Parts: sequence; structure tokens; C-alpha cells
Amino acid sequence: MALVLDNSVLDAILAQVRPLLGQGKVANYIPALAEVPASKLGIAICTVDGGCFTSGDALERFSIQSISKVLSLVLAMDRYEGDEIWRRVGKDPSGQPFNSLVQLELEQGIPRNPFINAGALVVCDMLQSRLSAPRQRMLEFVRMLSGVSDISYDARVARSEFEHSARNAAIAYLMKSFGNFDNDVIGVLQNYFHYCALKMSCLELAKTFLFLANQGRLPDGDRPVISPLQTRQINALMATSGLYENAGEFAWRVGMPGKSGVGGGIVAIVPHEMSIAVWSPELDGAGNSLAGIAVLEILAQNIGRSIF
Ligand SMILES: NC(=O)CC[C@H](N)C(=O)O
Repeated sequence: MALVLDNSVLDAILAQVRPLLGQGKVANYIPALAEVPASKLGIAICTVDGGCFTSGDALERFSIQSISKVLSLVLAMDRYEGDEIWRRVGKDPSGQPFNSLVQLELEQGIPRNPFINAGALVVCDMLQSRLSAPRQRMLEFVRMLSGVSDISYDARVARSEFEHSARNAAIAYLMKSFGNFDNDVIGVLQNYFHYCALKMSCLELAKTFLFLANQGRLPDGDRPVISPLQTRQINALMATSGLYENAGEFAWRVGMPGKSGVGGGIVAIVPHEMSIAVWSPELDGAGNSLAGIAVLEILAQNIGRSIF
């Protein structure tokens, strides 16, 4: 089906969703995140043939939080061969909240997937083992993918999360007790919190994630970021685990691989066509952007796209 997209289509979708603002709750377990105005709402779309469309607060930067888990996985897949990662992290949905400890104890310290906190912490542990400057490397990577040279970390958010890190520290130490964590826990947590504290706008996120809609290639770059097979694998993980215990609900309503963060951002991919980023800070009970999902649901219906 031919794609009919322009900024006014996006304006209309945001207007339709705006009445939902007020129904969710801005994350407050990381105090610095609680200060973000709840009324923000933005969307950006980048297409593989070079178009970009925006509406609302699409150019304002926010904390990408767990959306960064996709980027750290991509970095790790570049550094590790074959099954090395998948001996330490699973590929299945957890059906549990993103920061749950329950399964981890029952399953010998092997996280269900790389998009729950436990899985992302193992990935960060693996990056720490192979990279001399993991934080700098991530910045270079995101700046290269987006083409935006001043993307950076929000040091306040990273510090705020470190000061409230008991649960993530417990997850990491539990994995260490099972032998699934090699490096110093505090050092890895610091890197993980910095990755989560990347500050980006919807437009920057849509540009950054376009390679997942383009078989692993930047639209104008000749060097692939990852292979077409790896691209399918990451999209599969996003479709099955990107929105935690609501991944099934998201597949039902939106029908695209997606990854959310508690900053209220969600990235979604239409393979071979486009990357989409939405932002609305109020979250539902699973920690996903309530209005953000609604925006994606209406968009998917309007443009007639679904991977199913
Ligand atoms: N779902 C999220 O975005 C969670 C990320 C957050 N930094 C945490 O570890 O709790």
C-alpha cells in the first residue's frame, strides 16, 4: 500500500491522543525523571528513502532510558561471535516487570532477554570486558548513527539513578552469585545508568534507529552497522520483549517491533520502510508510555502497517 505521510497527518494523530494525557504517571523512582512536564507529546518518523516527518515536541531531548538497551545489544553483537552472548542471556519474553528479580533466581542467573534490566546489565558487563571506554564508545556510536554530533549523557539523571540503584545492584549481584557477571558491579552499573541517561529527541531517535528498518544499513552509508540477519534478530527480540510484560498487548495494538523507556519514549520499526519515535512521559502500569502506545496504534491503522 502506498504510504501517505506528512506532518499534518502526524498533527492530527497527536490531537486525537492528547485527551489521554493525565491518565498515566510520570516515572518517579528515578527522582530526576519526575521533573519532566507530563504534557509533552511528540513524534518523528524517518523513512528509508530519506523522508523525515515530525509533530509536537519532536525536537526536544528527553532521557531515552531502556531504549538504549537496543543500542548496547547492537554494540555487543559487533564485539562477540556466534552464541557467546546467548549463553549468558535468553531470547524469550519474560512476562515480568523490567526490574523483576523473581525469574532470575529460579533460572540460575540467566536473564530471559537483553531488554529487561538483568539482560541489559549482562550486556553492559560484556561490553565492559571488551571495550576500553564503554561510555565514549556509545556516544561515538549514537552520534554516528544519528548524524548528530552533540548527543550526550544527562549527568544529573545518571547520578540520580545511581543514588537509587538498590534494585539494579541487587539484580547484578544476584547474577554475580550465579557466575554470570564478570566485572565490578558498581562500574558496570555506572555505565548502564549513563546509557539510560542518553538525552535525545524523537527526531534523533528515529534517525538513529533507521538502520533497523533498512536491513542494518544507514540510508546513505555503505558500511552496514549490522547484517540483515542480525537486523531481523533484533527486530524479533523487540517484537517479543521490547515492551516487557505488555509486549503481547503492544503486538496486538501496534504490530511493530518496539522498544520503550521509562522516560516515556518508544521506538518502533516498520521493516524496509521506516523508524518511528514517540514521546509522552506518562507511563502505564508496565512502565510504557501510555499516550505513546496510543499514537503508534492510530498511526499503524492510518498507514495500514503491521508486521503480522
Ligand atoms: N524501563 C526502563 O526504561 C528502565 C531503565 C531504568 N534506567 C532502570 O534501570 O530502571
